[in-house]
Amino acid sequence: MTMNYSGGMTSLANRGGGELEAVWAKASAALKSEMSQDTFNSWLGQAGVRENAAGELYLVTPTGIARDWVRRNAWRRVTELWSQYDPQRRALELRSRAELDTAAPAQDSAGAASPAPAPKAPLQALASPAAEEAETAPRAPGLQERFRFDTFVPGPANEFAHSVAKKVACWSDGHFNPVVFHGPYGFGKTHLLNAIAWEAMRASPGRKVIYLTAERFLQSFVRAMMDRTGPAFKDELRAADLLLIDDVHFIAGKQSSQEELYHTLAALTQDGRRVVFTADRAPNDLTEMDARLRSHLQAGLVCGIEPADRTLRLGILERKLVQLGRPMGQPGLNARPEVLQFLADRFTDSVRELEGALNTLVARVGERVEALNLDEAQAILRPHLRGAEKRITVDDIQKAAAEHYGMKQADLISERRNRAVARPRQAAMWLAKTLTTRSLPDIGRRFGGRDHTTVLHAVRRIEALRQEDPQLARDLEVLTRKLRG
Ligand SMILES: Nc1ncnc2c1ncn2[C@@H]1O[C@H](COP(=O)(O)OP(=O)(O)OP(=O)(O)O)[C@@H](O)[C@H]1O
Repeated sequence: MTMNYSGGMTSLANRGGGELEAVWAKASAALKSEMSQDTFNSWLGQAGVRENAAGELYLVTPTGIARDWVRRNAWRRVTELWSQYDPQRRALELRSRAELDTAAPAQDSAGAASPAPAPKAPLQALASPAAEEAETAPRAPGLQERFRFDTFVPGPANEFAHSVAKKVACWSDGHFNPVVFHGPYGFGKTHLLNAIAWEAMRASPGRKVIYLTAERFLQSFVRAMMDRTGPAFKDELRAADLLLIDDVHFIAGKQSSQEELYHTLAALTQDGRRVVFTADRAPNDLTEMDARLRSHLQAGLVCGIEPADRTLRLGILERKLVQLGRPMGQPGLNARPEVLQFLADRFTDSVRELEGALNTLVARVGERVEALNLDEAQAILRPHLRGAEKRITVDDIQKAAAEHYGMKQADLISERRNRAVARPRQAAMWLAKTLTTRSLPDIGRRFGGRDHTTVLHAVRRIEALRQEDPQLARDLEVLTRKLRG
């Protein structure tokens, strides 16, 4: 099994990578058969084994939360299986990806040094100073300092786009031209485009990189027409070795700007120069866009970015905590797992919103975010949660419990009686009784047609257990808060 969350992991030398993969494939096949497939996928599905330059082996999880879960619930079995299948019986340690990145920030997967230092060469945006003057410019116009590859967290939702972006950034040959990244708002398109620009300038300071938003393109184009500096505008753009245009959908329907962009694109691609766009939809769906321009976009390499899944949202939060810690002189901040899980479950509409929630907590309490409990975090974020109060249904409860316990909703309703399923089912019944106004028979019906006495037994059992089992009490608390919002 390969590691999905590859960014930064390649900082470790991969000697004997195929052999390690084969051993891990055997161990993980055994693990998968011993736990439910969903549980495996939730916590170990994106883990991989890596070896560092000193020959030490690590099982690497995409997030610290996954690492903690594996340590608590599966580590002993993982190491048993590892030594059973590894002919050399080497020791295996457990790390999260962020831990390893902090320990060994050496090379990124494109083989370039990381993190990229501030580029010496300028980003030549429109109306920027001449190259020689801009050489000394401290910041590249239009680019955001923090949007780099080392701050971008890859995951299944964006890994194709991420790997294409890295290839474009290192000027590697053989790629489609143009490249179009598309996806819903707030899931990293601008971040990737900025990261390409920073890395491309670092890798090849002599080449000309132009980054601009479609809005800026439009404004500059209109101004150039009014000032009669149209030819200079065209020349400037057509001198780019790499042209990056963000939010190209913005110029759909703006006839003369589209035409200009079409001619620029045609001129650059004919000449073998690179062009990269982002859009909020796939080129096919940019129906208001000029047909010629649209067909040029469709002919390129079209990479979709999907909304981040829960594991990726957790990974982004952990990475963001590291970033937020730096100005405070800390190698990284931490937060309690239940707080991070709450954020990841509650702020799902965009990564921008998720980051905003974490920023709010850190802005309010600074380093004390590490000690913040769920109650306090929710109190701080209450204004952001307002309006989200909703009626809780048994279906909501089943879905949340299934996700929390790493199983399918169907398992909760099924006939299966083994404890791994029975306890979460009882917890879900307790939540249904506590958080809804449904009667016991009604709840029983929604849990696969069970009798009301079964529900009553479950409610009493959970009520008793939560007094003596702190893990169960925490699970119920997390689920209740998540469902209540
Ligand atoms: N995979 C990721 N890793 C780290 N940060 C991310 C990731 N995805 C999104 N973000 C962060 O989320 C925020 C929003 O991302 P970005 O601005 O790139 O979104 P976008 O898709 O361009 O949205 P829009 O269409 O509104 O321009 C940024 O702060 C960005 O750093």
